[in-house]
Amino acid sequence: MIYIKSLHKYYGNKQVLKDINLVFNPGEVHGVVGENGAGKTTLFRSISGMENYKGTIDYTGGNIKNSMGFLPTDPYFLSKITGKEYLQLLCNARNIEITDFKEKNIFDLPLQQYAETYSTGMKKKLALTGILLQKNDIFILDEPFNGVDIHSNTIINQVLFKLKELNKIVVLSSHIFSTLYETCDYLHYLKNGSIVKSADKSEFGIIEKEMQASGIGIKIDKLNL
Ligand SMILES: Nc1ncnc2c1ncn2[C@@H]1O[C@H](COP(=O)(O)OP(=O)(O)OP(=O)(O)O)[C@@H](O)[C@H]1O
Repeated sequence: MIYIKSLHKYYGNKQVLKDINLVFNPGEVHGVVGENGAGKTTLFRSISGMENYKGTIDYTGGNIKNSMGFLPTDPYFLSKITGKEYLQLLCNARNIEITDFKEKNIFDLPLQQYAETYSTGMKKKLALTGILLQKNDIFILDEPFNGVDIHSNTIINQVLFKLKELNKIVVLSSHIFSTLYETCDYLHYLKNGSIVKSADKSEFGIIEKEMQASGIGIKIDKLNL
């Protein structure tokens, strides 16, 4: 279980996260939604231990870093490292032995190719494969569907269902509401750094309407098209 209590995050004088309180249980898939700049990535980086913050993030399963797989929006790879070497590196970090990477290559990636030469979607799929092979208990996925082709989107959906079945904690962000409806048990609407609404599946429509009602029509009118 992950407990986030009174989480505040500042970049200089600018407050980016304001009094975030959330609980993530095993077997739950949580979606975090919000406009660009709402603070989703900052929240994920804070949970992943990549940012300092005020407040507490507790994990009942021990050191959170040893159980977590974090998928960044734009995964970065060292130069001159092949896809296979990258996966090997991640497995080594968790003492996981894999003899045949071909059968683990669910996205059919060119594993002998340098990872830095992969396309955006391929990079995302490689990074996701890596954290899956690590057998983590927690998956923090920043826009896992973004930039990924339709077939792979379907695979990711199936992976998420499997992770839920395996009692993992999954937290993800997406701007595509239809995928969130399908995969998430709970949604949290982050607006200007605050959670303004948390909902279970029965109330996802309310969050979608609230987001749509955030004045976009008025802004477009101001363009005088
Ligand atoms: N390293 C940084 N230094 C200063 N400000 C930052 C830094 N990283 C993020 N911010 C600011 O924090 C706010 C939240 O950014 P964040 O990337 O968390 O938003 P987001 O919800 O993930 O957006 P998006 O949907 O575009 O990915 C933004 O105003 C952003 O400019």
